[in-house]
Amino acid sequence: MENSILLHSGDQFHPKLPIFAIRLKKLSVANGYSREQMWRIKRIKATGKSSGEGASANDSDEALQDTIEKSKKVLAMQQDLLQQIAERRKVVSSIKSSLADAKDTYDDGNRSLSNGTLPIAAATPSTDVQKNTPTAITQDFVESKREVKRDLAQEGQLKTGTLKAAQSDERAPPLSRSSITASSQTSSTVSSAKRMLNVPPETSKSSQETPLDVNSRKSLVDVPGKRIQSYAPSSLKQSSAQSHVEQKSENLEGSSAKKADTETEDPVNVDEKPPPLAGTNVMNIILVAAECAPWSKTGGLGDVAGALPKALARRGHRVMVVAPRYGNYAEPQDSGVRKTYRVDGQDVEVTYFQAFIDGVDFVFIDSHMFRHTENNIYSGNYVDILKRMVLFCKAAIEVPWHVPCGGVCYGDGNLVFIANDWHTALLPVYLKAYYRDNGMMKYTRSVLVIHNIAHQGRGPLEDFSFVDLPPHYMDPFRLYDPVGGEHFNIFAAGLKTADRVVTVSHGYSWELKTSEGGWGLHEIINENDWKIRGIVNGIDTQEWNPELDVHLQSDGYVNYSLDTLQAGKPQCKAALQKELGLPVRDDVPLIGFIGRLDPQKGVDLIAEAVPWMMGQDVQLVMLGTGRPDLEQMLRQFECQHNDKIRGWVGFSVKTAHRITAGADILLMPSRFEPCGLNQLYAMKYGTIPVVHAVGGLRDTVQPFDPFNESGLGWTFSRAEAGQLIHALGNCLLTYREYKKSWEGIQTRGMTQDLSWDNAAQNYEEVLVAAKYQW
Ligand SMILES: Nc1ncnc2c1ncn2[C@@H]1O[C@H](COP(=O)(O)OP(=O)(O)O[C@H]2O[C@H](CO)[C@@H](O)[C@H](O)[C@H]2O)[C@@H](O)[C@H]1O
Repeated sequence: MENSILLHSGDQFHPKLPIFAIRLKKLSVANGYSREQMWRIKRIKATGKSSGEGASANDSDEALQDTIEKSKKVLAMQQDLLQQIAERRKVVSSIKSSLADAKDTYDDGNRSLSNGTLPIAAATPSTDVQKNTPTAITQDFVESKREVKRDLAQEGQLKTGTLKAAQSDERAPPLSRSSITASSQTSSTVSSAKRMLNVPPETSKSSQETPLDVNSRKSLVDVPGKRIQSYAPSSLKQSSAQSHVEQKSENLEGSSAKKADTETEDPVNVDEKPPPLAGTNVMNIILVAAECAPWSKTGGLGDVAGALPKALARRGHRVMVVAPRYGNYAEPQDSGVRKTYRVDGQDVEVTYFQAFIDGVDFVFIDSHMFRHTENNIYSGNYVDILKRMVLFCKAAIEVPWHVPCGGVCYGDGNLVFIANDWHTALLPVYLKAYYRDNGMMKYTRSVLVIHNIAHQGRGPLEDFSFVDLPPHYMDPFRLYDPVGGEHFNIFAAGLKTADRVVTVSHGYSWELKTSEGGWGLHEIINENDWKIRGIVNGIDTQEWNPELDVHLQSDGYVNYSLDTLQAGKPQCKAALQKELGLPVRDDVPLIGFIGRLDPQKGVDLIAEAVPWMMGQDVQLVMLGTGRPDLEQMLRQFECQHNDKIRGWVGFSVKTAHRITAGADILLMPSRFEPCGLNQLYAMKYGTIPVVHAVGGLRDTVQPFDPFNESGLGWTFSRAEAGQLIHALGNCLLTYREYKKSWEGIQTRGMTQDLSWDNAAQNYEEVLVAAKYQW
């Protein structure tokens, strides 16, 4: 009794008993007893009495019995848990060794994965198993799949002899463009992999599927639903399973748990790679865009679609890009999968081509509707483009079901689509109307990115018939504005329906809410403000890097870095002057412009400033395509000022790179600019931007401050020729008179981290927010 009072007074231990108390605590934790239970046991053992005042000997026996029973149960639970851990480790080992076998099989030239090398149980762990699977094991499984995918790709690369260095780690720097290869999968591989994964058999080529035919689709979906859970469980489940295990593990702290750990230690885990940067946020991500560089590009959208996914993959996500196949691209191979979708009352067949490059699955949708439009991917009128995009969005949304990448379909669990601009704004609507409204793709989310709100997919209300949706879906498309009156608007519907919306800079996300910047959609933007976020684009630092630039390796151009800037850049400038037929002079400032010839880009402001410029000792080169009158204007400038101006009408990636390297100054007087990539490229090449401080230009070009020697270029606040002239005048003065300041601006620009890695992290936050949104 005395001991009891001394020791147990609301955790106030007697000062003489701390060691005993600590030992008691350790023992209790190790055995899964509460400290109080332990104390009771010890005391009963010592005194033969229970602590309950006035309790009988029988009571104490019962209490002891009770406690012993409980402890037995706890021990049994521990055993059970240890058993489970051991079994799951075995499963993981067996998956890994099976995958290694599978790889060997491939290396031997036998392309079949269906010979039982990958146990079905391992490839498709049941939902029950999954429920209790610790995250690490699930993670292992995902990693294993990645390894297979990588192996397949590498194998393809080795076979085609184009692999320069095996990509041993997905988080390693991406391979150079020259290492682009296809993941070659024969249709037999595809079908065997599907069998392996319980993927429903291909519907026959003649089968006609329309996404509206929900009943017929249902049977198809039920199976993928299970399959999805098998290899990409929703992380909600994952986290609850995780916490369940963690809770149990707490009881295992101490020696027994440690023993269990060593007993069940799996040798394959010893040299495990560090976890992905994305950690537990790892997701399946499918970016869907109407263009994707380097295969198709008319502007910045193509650049983003080609680069952002690689950065997301570097963070550990499984990432796919889906784009139309406008031409016969070299790398992607026919996956053998064929589907039919209904467009404007016609059944249109699509085929899926794929390649695995720099850690990303690229899937190209082939159809007669896209073919041979390579040179003008937005050819035809708005209805023609709309029909193509209806087909594209319908087909893209089912890619995760039908197209095995590296032998394994993505499935629709833990999946987020990233749609881009109006062309793919139908995707969030289809995801909801065809699937989620019907209980399918429950864990799939969509994020819509606004690259340019000025293009919206507007038409008369009757155009609703083209998008093939139930009548009650008319409302999200209906928009009234003073310019268009009541009309059909695809971007409007996408913005309302997407789970989250991203735009490409903070400045632009603010401008979109104004009547000037929202182009009629500002009210919708304001209403959906809670789900909109501005994320500044990054740049592809492999593609746009003066040290690596493949377009600077001939014709007198040279690669250069910050260290070799003072020699390399003048050499590129001389090469550019020579190539353009301009006087080769180092002392004359060479001003560049690259962009779509569109009122957006402020070409008219340059035109107004040309007479002033021609009074200066400068050279001007403008590269662009677009509105015919603006193209004509460029030609005219060149004719009028042949010794100083070159107007290059056309789309030439090589010339864009060379101008970026050879010019001293880049003009971007855009009237609005959601982000702008050329100013970012320019800064990376030591070329100083002079920009209208709007949207992303304001976010990325801090004005030069001569007093503090800070800043990255020159800005002007209103889109007026006078302001452009003023800013350009100061820039020229610094170029001529203040070389040190000029070099300082160049250095600051070149040493910025403009990579996609920061942006990818921000995108990840948006994707996670979408994932947990119901
Ligand atoms: N004639 C030509 N020849 C060769 N290359 C040419 C070219 N004309 C343009 N380009 C290239 O196309 C890209 C243009 O990208 P921008 O971001 O500057 O503009 P764009 O308005 O198309 O993109 C929209 O989407 C992007 C991406 O989000 C936003 O940055 C931007 O603000 C928004 O308007 C650059 O890579 C540029 O070099």
